[in-house]
Amino acid sequence: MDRDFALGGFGMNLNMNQAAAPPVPAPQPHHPSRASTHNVQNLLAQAEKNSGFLTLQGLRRKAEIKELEFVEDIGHGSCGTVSKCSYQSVTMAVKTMPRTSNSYEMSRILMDLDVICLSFDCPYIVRCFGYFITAYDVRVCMECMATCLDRLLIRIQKPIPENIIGKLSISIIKALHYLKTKHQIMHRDVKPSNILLDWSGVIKLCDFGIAGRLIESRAHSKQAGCPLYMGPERLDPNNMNSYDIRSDVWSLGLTLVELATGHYPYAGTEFDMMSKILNDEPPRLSPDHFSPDFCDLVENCLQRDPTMRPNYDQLLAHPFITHHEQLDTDVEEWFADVMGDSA
Ligand SMILES: Nc1ncnc2c1ncn2[C@@H]1O[C@H](COP(=O)(O)OP(=O)(O)OP(=O)(O)O)[C@@H](O)[C@H]1O
Repeated sequence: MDRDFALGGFGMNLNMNQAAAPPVPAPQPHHPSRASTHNVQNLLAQAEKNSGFLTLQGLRRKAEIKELEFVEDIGHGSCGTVSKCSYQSVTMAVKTMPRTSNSYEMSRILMDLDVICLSFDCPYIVRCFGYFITAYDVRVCMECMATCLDRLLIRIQKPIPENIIGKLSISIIKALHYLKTKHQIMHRDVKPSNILLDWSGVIKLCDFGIAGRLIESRAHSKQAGCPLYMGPERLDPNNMNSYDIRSDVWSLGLTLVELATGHYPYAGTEFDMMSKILNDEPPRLSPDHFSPDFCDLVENCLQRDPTMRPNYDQLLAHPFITHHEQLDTDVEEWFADVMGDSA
């Protein structure tokens, strides 16, 4: 399977005095599987140059894996496991992904690493301290967040209030806008488990394994991701066209409905749910329970026709977003309360 790497991020956050990485060459037409293997080898070699360095409080230092002290497991994803570790009294979330001879799997690992390194200057994307590449695995050392939103929903067993979703939407839209405008990347896997929250109420986007490079603002390769959050245009087997960031806007809309109601909006088997995304009217928020601006934002994001969905500039100018930007909502206090209540 082909990958459309953005590239150039490995190590950028590790030495901010370094000159910017050279411009990324446009991908050449090629046989996908052979070219991917070749690409992956090159990328790995490039990434290995910055392996074994951690940047903490602005200081880049050589580090050894054995200095990472395991604290506890955080969770597992399709690419690896995340655990809480301590390095010289700094707590980190370390994502360990086994190296594999499968070039698609390996490209996911490298893409995740690349995007997180590239995005060191975005406050809405989880920060990377550095990484280790060994003969067996790749370990990415990230700031340790408190939880992701799907776990939070499970834990608190109730919807997230609209004023908290207002703040959360601002962060996620800004993260996606940053990726698009600064790096010409779309995320392609926006969903509650990829949105993280820390104890001070800061909200960040993570998990860039299937992110895609945009060529003339469009993504061309078909990539795996969570189908339940994909827009109808990405699920339609008859649609051979490329797609753009408006597919992520659909995923954002579906995510907001889930957070606001406390449950994923479609029911049935995975096949049933995908059929409903393709054929049914998209979900809406009830005006009896939510503000007109919030209902309108969700309705705009969940348009079947991608060209009818707003882009990020339009979303950032939407009254729901501008209103919540002005509010002084204390996400930290809300989070402490709900975590205390559900303990
Ligand atoms: N920096 C972090 N701080 C705290 N928890 C994290 C961090 N990064 C990931 N996690 C958590 O670790 C778990 C595994 O994350 P990972 O990104 O590997 O997989 P996922 O997103 O759950 O699944 P998939 O990769 O299949 O989409 C998730 O619960 C996620 O919220």
